[in-house]
Amino acid sequence: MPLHRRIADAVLTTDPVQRMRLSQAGLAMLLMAAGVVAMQYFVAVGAAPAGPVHLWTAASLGGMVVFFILIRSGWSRRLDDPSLTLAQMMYAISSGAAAYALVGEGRGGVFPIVMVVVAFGLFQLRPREFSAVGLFAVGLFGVVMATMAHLKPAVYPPRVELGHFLMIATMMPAMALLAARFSALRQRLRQQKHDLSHALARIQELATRDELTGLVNRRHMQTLIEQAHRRCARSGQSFCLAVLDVDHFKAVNDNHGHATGDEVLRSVAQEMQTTVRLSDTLARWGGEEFVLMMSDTHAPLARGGLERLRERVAQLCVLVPEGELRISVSAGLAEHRPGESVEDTLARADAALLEAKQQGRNRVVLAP
Ligand SMILES: Nc1nc2c(ncn2[C@@H]2O[C@H](COP(=O)(O)OP(=O)(O)OP(=O)(O)O)[C@@H](O)[C@H]2O)c(=O)[nH]1
Repeated sequence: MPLHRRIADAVLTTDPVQRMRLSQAGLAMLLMAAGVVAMQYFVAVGAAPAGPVHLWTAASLGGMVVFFILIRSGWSRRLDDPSLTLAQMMYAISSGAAAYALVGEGRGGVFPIVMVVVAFGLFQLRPREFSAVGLFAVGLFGVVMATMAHLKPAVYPPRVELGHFLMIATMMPAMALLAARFSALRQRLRQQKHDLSHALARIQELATRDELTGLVNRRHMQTLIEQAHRRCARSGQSFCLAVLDVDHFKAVNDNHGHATGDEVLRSVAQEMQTTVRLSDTLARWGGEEFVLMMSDTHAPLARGGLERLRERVAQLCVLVPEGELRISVSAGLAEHRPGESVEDTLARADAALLEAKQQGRNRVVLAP
């Protein structure tokens, strides 16, 4: 990893949310540093007193560093606003108001900086919080302007200060209006994101699940078998595939109707799903046919599991309007051979299923 990336990770962490908060605090620190440069300029040209400006510099920059540390250490996580946006804005506005009182004739430069500070809140604060910041700024600057006009009327003429105050007092509500619009936009985006992820989950569900039984569908099962095939080819582990078919299912449909047939399929699927191991995958392959993939196992063990499955289905009583219905399944099992294609393993399992049907159904036959 390049050095600058490693430094950025060390300073800003690798947690994306924390990183965003710290980047913003870093940006605020840079903005404050730009303000410090401007203040030093006014000291150099004799417009501001050196001593108080040094104090102001230490307090302003130091404050921003403290905010950065509070976020970086994770301390701010316990607060409602872990990014400390509101607190940072209030602090920066207070620092701007102090600068306004210090720089005399250069005070016009404070306004654009305050506006940038306020712009930080446009993207994060709720309208009510933003209005609070606006009110705070108008109130604080009002007090500073009135005090300076009173203390140093030659540098801060009252009529000019009144103009400045009116300017800031009209700009803040305008910014608050913008903040409300941004907030509504953010809310809409959040809702859209929520709806989209909901729709995506639903699409995922539709694409991978069988609607009737809730089992993995054929398409997704093919992908899963291919993945298992590749994994086993690498690791040398073995896996088995079984094809299961409900016996005389046509008779269920014919005697009790399609709806009962569907109910039988659902019950059989549910029973089998609760019986198979967590590491096994059961899919509805189509119609009344199911495929079971048993990973990391050999034929004798798989056969035992499959026999258990068959017995559980044979014990199942499906309630139908006419009474109780007994169901059975036949299964063909094949262990995947190294170098064999998945299709060939499935074909062998299919042939074993045919054998099970021919032998009288309700049994498991292992492919040779
Ligand atoms: N209710 C219902 N029936 C289905 C569904 N899919 C397929 N079938 C029916 O399942 C029956 C399958 O019949 P067959 O293939 O003849 O097999 P079987 O009657 O089970 O006989 P064996 O497999 O030989 O024991 C057909 O009647 C299909 O119409 C489904 O989703 N719901």
